[in-house]
Amino acid sequence: MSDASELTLEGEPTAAAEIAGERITVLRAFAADLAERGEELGLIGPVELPRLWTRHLLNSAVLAPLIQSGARVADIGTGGGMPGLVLAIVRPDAQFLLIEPMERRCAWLNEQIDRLELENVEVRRGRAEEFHDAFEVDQVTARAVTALRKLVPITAPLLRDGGEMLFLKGAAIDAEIEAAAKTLRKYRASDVTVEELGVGQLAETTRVFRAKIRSHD
Ligand SMILES: C[S@@+](CC[C@H](N)C(=O)[O-])C[C@H]1O[C@@H](n2cnc3c(N)ncnc32)[C@H](O)[C@@H]1O
Repeated sequence: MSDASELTLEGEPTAAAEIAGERITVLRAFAADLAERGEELGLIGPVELPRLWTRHLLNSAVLAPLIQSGARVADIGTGGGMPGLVLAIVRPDAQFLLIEPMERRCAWLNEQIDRLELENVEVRRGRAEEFHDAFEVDQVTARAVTALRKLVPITAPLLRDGGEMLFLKGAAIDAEIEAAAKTLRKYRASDVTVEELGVGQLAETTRVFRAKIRSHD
């Protein structure tokens, strides 16, 4: 077993500046604090430092081109900041709501928002289900929260009619879609696609599940 104290932070991949553009300095400031305090605060696992950029920061940032300009976006279960806080950093032209039930994670997110002087993002403490009547956002994002079959019912009611789901998913996404077929029909999902992001940019590409929710009445 490796000694986590010996693990060093992954060097910044060259694609980072390409993906984050002029926001790279803010993303670097977030990366530095997450690397320094993330494990102690229980935000990242003890072996994540050597892949912090690839597996976490850039894995989130590659979603940025799919965020509509001026959109109101809710990120569910933001945890240490992925993908919602990273997206708020690289897309200052959209408005983000980070919905997270754990108090300590919300405190961390609020601290980063103040420290990085982000004006386009707010944290709401609670489970997504608690906000079903509170918002009608244009897009909803999530990573590593729950299986699609459960994620659709907790996020669809946060979307406006015609709003879009963007979920970062692993290699088993096709099986997840199959298991969620009935649920996707119930919530009248349309334009369902899976796209591979980061091709030609990242050593590890990632998959995004995309769907529009025509009506959730
Ligand atoms: C495995 S962590 C993933 C954190 C982050 N999205 C990431 O990819 O690093 C799952 C997060 O989802 C949150 N969560 C679980 N159920 C939720 C719900 N119903 N609504 C909102 N957040 C939820 C947990 O508190 C936790 O922070």
